Amino acid sequence: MSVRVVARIRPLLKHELDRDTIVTAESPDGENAATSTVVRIPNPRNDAESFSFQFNSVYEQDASQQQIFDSEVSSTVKHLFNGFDTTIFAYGVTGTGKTWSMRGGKSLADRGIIPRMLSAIYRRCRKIEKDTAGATQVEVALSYYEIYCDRVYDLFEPPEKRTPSGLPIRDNNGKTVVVGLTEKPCTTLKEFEQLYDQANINRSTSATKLNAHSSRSHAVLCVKLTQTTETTVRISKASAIDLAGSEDNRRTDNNKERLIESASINKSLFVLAQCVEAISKKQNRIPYRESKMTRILSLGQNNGLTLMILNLAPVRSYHLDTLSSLNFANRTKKIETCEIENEPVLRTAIKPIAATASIGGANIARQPLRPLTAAHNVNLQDRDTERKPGGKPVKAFSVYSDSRSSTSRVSSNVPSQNQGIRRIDTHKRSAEPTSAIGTRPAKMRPGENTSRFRSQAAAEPLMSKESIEALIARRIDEKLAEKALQDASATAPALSAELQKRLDDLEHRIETKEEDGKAQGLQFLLMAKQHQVRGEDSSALRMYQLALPFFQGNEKLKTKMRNLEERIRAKRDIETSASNSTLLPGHLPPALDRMAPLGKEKKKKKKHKMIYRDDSEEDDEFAPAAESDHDVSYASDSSFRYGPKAARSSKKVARKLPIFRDATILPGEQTPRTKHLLSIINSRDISRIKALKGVGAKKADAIVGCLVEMEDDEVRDLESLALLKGVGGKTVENMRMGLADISF
Ligand SMILES: Nc1ncnc2c1ncn2[C@@H]1O[C@H](COP(=O)(O)OP(=O)(O)OP(=O)(O)O)[C@@H](O)[C@H]1O
Repeated sequence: MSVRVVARIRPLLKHELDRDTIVTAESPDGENAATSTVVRIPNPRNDAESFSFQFNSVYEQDASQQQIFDSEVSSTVKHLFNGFDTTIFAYGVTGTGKTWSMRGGKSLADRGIIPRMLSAIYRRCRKIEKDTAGATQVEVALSYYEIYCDRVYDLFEPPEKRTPSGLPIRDNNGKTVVVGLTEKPCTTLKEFEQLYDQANINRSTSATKLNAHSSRSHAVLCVKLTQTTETTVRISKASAIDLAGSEDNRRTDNNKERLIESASINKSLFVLAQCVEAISKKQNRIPYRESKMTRILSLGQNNGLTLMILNLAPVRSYHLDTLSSLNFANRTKKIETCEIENEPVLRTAIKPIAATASIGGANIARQPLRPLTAAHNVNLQDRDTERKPGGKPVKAFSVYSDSRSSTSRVSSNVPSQNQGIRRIDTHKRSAEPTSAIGTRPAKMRPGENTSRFRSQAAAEPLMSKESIEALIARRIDEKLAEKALQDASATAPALSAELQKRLDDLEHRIETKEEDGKAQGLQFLLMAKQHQVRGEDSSALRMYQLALPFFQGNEKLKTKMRNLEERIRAKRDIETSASNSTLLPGHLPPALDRMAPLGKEKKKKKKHKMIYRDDSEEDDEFAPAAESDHDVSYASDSSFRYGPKAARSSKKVARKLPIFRDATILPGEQTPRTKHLLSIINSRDISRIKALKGVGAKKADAIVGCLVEMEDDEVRDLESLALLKGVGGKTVENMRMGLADISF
């Protein structure tokens, strides 16, 4: 089953009442239908055209909290009680209503998904206990934490108790765990409300220009449900995640502290987008490890149901951000998850029910998002036929080290301290190589060993010294097998020894500098280098930009960025000049080409037209270009392509750089005329650019197109100006000459 994606368009806020609403909900056939499933938004370059994105549901501005809960969430509560894990996360730009959707307001009507979900859970608990006359007991336990500046803090602890470096997270037998997290049993809704309200006071929020109560962290609430009958125990878990919103810092006017938070938020969302893209492209390496949020979220998307609430602001000022979010959501909706319930485990007679209170917790084994082909409950027949001759199942891809001991994983929600509990037959993942260790016993977790030993000792008091030694030997074998598989599944591209060493050194510096503020910056540097190694220059540049605030005044970094910019620009120039030679006059510039074939269609039909996106469409074909500063869809260089593929592979033509120099001016300095010309260009004002000598409407449009693709970067000199698409040295000279009449 795929991730369910529903979009929610928030109402206009007080200060937006006079603003232009550009995001609308529609039914797929354009007619009035009970439920909308399409979001329509104009093309930012041409209002007459529009893009449409199809999701599972779309909620209009007037949708109430009750409506969202009833239609989207209440069924997941039912599934939770049937043993399915559920993950609900809110995604969107800052100020689009994520916290409103998840937490909501104080009044009954305004309560968001989380309090309503807890209310439904407690209601069902009571019903089950009543229906079974107390034979089934249901316990609820909560953990709640935030990921702030890539550090994990327990929200059930007051801020003064925090250690600056936060709680460590560890890969533990194939699962990511937050070490030292509080898990609070919580028996009533009232108790929940108190805990939740108190914890939310501990959450990091601040006023920004775009949101007076902006969440500066990702908040993860885990609700663990333990259903105990006389003979079985079943654990399932609901994760409700309020992600921090991406921010365009050109619009926030953030101060340094907010900027650093913002950089961290944007980075993690960027990594999330990369993960989603890598999954949807079935890539070998899913970069979960590049941010704590993605490491943790990967475990939240496990064996169960995943619901993404895409929050959207309806107004034009969010235009590019909204497109970016829509693109991300469009990719996310294609991700398949495993819909498998957690099996009940048998209780032995030796322990009372109360012993199950400490079962599971944050240490429940998780499995990251993956395509359906890697799911173990899908096409069971095919699975056998797909097996390799050696008996190993075919793996669609291996997940980069986060799930390093997937081989040893058994039923997902096996209690971590299963005193008195013995597992009954569980599903076995098709992705689990079974040949080496298929028959070995269930894996123990730290903390579990002793308890298991203890319970086994209690159950089998006559266990001999030999059998204990055999057990230990078997454990060692398991570990070695695990390690061997882990090594074999490493899929990172081969790097030169020297480069690898440099990356390792950087990683080491990040780990050891966790305490000082530069760790975050170093992480950006590391990611930049990793992107560069993979040839993803645009993503690398983006990471260097994020690192810059941490290394103010670092000339080496600036030079590096400049060089990279040059390289990107040169690459683009080669591509565009190659593509120019293949494009017919009248065709759209490459960026527009990429944005929507709709543009071309329209020219022929001269008719307002919608594009409906469905799963059969390729992203690259229809996705509008990513343009905003924090655009998470810069997930890979393929989404940052500057021309048709064919053109890219054509022979590279080195373009000769024109040299412009005023005789009276020192190298590096600029005349007032040059400055004036560059200021006109950088204004991106098409009418001013068109008014320059030798620049017609088409050229001006192409120039603005290039500038938009440069995001917040500017044309800094005449050489760079001459390198823009369709410009050249002669045009620059004309432009300058045209300004000669103006006295400077
Ligand atoms: N459906 C809605 N109905 C009424 N008010 C809403 C709705 N959605 C959002 N709002 C209001 O919009 C503002 C921003 O919402 P909210 O704080 O939830 O955004 P956010 O996406 O969580 O932002 P951030 O990422 O900065 O935390 C708040 O004042 C909130 O009350």
